[in-house]
Amino acid sequence: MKKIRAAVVGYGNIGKFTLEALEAAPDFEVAGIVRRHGAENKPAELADYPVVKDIKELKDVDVAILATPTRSVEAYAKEILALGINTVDSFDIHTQITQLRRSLDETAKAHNAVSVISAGWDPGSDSVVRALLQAIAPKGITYTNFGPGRSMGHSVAVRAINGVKDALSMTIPVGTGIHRRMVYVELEEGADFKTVEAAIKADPYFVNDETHVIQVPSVDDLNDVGHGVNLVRKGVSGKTHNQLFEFDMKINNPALTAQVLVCVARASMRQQPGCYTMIEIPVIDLLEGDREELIAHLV
Ligand SMILES: NC(=O)C1=CN([C@@H]2O[C@H](COP(=O)(O)OP(=O)(O)OC[C@H]3O[C@@H](n4cnc5c(N)ncnc54)[C@H](OP(=O)(O)O)[C@@H]3O)[C@@H](O)[C@H]2O)C=CC1
Ligand SMILES: N[C@@H](CCCC(=O)C(=O)O)C(=O)O
Repeated sequence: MKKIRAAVVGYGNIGKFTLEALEAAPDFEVAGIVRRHGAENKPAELADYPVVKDIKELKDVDVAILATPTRSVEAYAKEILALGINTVDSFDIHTQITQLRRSLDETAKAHNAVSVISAGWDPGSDSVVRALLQAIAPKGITYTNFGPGRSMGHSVAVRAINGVKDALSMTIPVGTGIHRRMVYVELEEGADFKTVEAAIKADPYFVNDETHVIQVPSVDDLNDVGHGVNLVRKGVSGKTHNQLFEFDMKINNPALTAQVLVCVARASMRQQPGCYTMIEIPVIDLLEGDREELIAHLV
């Protein structure tokens, strides 16, 4: 059976784990890696792969896995969809997902391609859990409690601020879906802490949460990419109250995000042209293997 040829776009935390997840998937082959500086300073583990600046330099790419900062996703996706190549990403600014979906839907349909957006673990696999729990208890309240753990998206947003050399944003659960942000920053020489602190607190990633910014000499000394979620829904099935559901996981954040991206890249090959979020995709399309065997085993 022909393997799905995937390119990894951006080789940071998620990009590295995406390559590993592709290497471990029996139905994929790596078409190459797209990096801003191409093959310059090529890491040893990429020796066997083409590393290029532009995806057009790669052969027969079916799907591009965007492992870039969330704020760069739309630009990369539009350019790649216009080549007729599917894209998947883990865009995680929750308030902008419907807007991104509309924008990429138009591009994807115009070029006969598929885009699956916001496909990490949250948004992503947690979104599927939330949807399922809402279906089986339509009235009620769901609380998504993260961490404690490192938010990659928040850390990326801080690293993009002028004067920040490195950053770690820890998400601390306060309860009932409320979080405190503990942000550890290592500054560039001469950077002003107060200016950086104000910029972080004003960023849409942080503006609605209690946020503390702490200057440290080395972020690397604190770094731990562990994270997790405790997702609880209490609600009503039919007319019966007090149905209580709980989904809990402790995870390596980039490894899980990468695995979700890879299974969604597989599913992208089975959709009609357009842009989708994970809750719009049949769960079986995420899985490798014979459809009837999967049904026999899982249903
Ligand atoms: N939905 C979810 O559950 C999750 C989503 N995410 C999302 O994944 C995104 C990536 O996280 P992470 O891998 O830690 O980020 P990194 O900064 O480690 O990696 C991003 C990579 O993208 C490339 N890149 C392209 N354009 C830019 C740019 N303008 N600035 C900086 N880098 C750029 C770089 O690779 P190169 O040098 O090779 O070009 C860079 O290393 C986050 O923004 C986050 O929102 C993460 C975890 C969970
Ligand atoms: N999008 C997150 C994953 C979900 C956890 C989260 O949103 C948070 O810690 O705030 C991330 O980038 O790590």
